[in-house]
Amino acid sequence: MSKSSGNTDKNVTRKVEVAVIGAGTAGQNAFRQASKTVENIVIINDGFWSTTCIQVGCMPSKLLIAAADRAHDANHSEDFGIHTTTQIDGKRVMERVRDERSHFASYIKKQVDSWPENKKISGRAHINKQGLIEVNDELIKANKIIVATGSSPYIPDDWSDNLGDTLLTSDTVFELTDLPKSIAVIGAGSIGLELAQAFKRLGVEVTLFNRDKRVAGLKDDDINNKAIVCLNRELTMHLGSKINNVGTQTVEGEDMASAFIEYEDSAGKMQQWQGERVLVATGRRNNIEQLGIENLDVELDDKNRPKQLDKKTGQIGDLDVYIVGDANANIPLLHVASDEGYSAGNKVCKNEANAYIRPPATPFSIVFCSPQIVNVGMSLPEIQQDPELEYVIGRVSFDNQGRSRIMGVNCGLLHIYACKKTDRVLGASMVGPDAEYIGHILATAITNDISVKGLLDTPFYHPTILEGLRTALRDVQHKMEIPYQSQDAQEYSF
Ligand SMILES: Cc1cc2nc3c(=O)[nH]c(=O)nc-3n(C[C@H](O)[C@H](O)[C@H](O)COP(=O)(O)OP(=O)(O)OC[C@H]3O[C@@H](n4cnc5c(N)ncnc54)[C@H](O)[C@@H]3O)c2cc1C
Ligand SMILES: NC(=O)c1ccc[n+]([C@@H]2O[C@H](COP(=O)([O-])OP(=O)(O)OC[C@H]3O[C@@H](n4cnc5c(N)ncnc54)[C@H](O)[C@@H]3O)[C@@H](O)[C@H]2O)c1
Repeated sequence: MSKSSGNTDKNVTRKVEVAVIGAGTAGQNAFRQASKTVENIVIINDGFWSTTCIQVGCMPSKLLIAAADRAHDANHSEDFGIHTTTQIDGKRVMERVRDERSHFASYIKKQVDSWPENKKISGRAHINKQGLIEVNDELIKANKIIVATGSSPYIPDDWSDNLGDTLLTSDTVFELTDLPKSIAVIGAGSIGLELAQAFKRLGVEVTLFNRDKRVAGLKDDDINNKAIVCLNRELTMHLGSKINNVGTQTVEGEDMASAFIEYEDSAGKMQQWQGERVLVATGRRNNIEQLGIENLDVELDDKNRPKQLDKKTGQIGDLDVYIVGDANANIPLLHVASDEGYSAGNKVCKNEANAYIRPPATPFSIVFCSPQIVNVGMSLPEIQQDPELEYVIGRVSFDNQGRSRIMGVNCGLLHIYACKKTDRVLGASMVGPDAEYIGHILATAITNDISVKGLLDTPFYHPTILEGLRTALRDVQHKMEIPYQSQDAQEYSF
């Protein structure tokens, strides 16, 4: 895939069938699959030969949450008649995060080490005007290019300079050697919510800011409002606030400058926050801007998303260019990066006709705060925009649900959107306990076209939190045009 003339070819240091740029989850998967049949292949990576997921993403964040949940359980057992005194060793908390991260990274290292040295290049790739890949002293001509360059934290203008060493992002927060005394978290998306709550549970003074009155980008107002109620029990949140200025100031007697945030609260009143650290979690941007992708005739929209992306294979139009994982800014989640890398790797295989191309996954996301927040399938606004889709909303509250109450985790709400006529689940949104499992069941139902009846014919063990799912499904079938069961949606089964 190059536009090079015979002239520039003279400087080419390698000619390859396939070049993979970026060795995160998507790139490694693509390389592994393509290598099954393509001998002349190279993978180029800038930075650590691990993955964002392991180094600064899914795994360290869940490790921090795991410690936080232990602390929370210990600190909230009085109701059960258990009295404890907890002492949180911040240094050990952060040490375990990094120790376990190294453990996960060692698997990847073993695999990457097994790849031939001449197929791996460490360095930052750039695609030049001739469509050739420049990296270190190499100029590579590739017939097919898989771009898997991932994404990076977005930091609003001037904030880096103004906040200096007090600024943290998900790229740096897991390097802390101890817990801070206080932290402001800006952004109530997945990263902000997960980390704000984890730090709070670990005894850090946490204040969470978000510019709109939404958490986790929830699109169903009732679920959003419920999530705010549940999260507010623990977290100080300034939703709908506008940050006007951030900076640092020296405090007498303190070694490190403290950070400040000047903001307008949701009532329009000017306020100031002051504390040790600011974690900026205001979204991520795909690493595509500096790559020179336009030199491969790839067109990007105003948000740097490739215009002609085939979501099934990552291919761009009919070019021999594939953009997979976070790099295409389609669905920046781990399982999607993994699937897209796998599909692109298969597509560029010589025996591509026989290659298995995975279908795009049913939309599905989980935020691992407590209670968890889950979205599956179509969102409510998407359904409402389609007049053909006659829908009902099956509902269950977890505030009084049997097992949830037993466990003391009874805050939550599930909405299931289902088609009145086809008896199929279209989507769901939930905040509540065990949402990760309920989400998986609903994703399975949508992916495999299982009817609401089919779901209700499945046994639900008693007493489980999953019985809440059955209550919502019964509510769905009760509201549909084709009810087939007589059980009352609100029936108590104990
Ligand atoms: C804090 C956090 C928590 C998360 N939690 C979850 C979760 O719980 N569940 C979930 O599903 N997802 C989660 N995610 C998202 C998930 O981590 C990403 O979607 C996934 O890791 C993206 O993989 P990738 O292969 O596209 O990119 P990456 O793994 O980032 O790989 C991209 C690679 O390309 C390299 N690169 C970039 N530019 C160039 C260049 N020009 N030349 C050469 N190499 C280059 C980069 O250095 C990097 O090594 C989380 C993310 C974060 C930040
Ligand atoms: N559990 C998971 O699956 C998981 C966990 C973490 C991250 N991720 C992935 O990482 C991606 C990025 O996460 P994220 O939380 O950084 O981004 P996000 O886009 O999900 O959330 C960013 C939040 O910051 C707010 N914001 C933006 N600018 C602001 C400003 N100037 N002032 C105040 N608020 C502002 C936005 O309103 C939004 O609520 C996610 O989209 C997700 O794909 C997934």
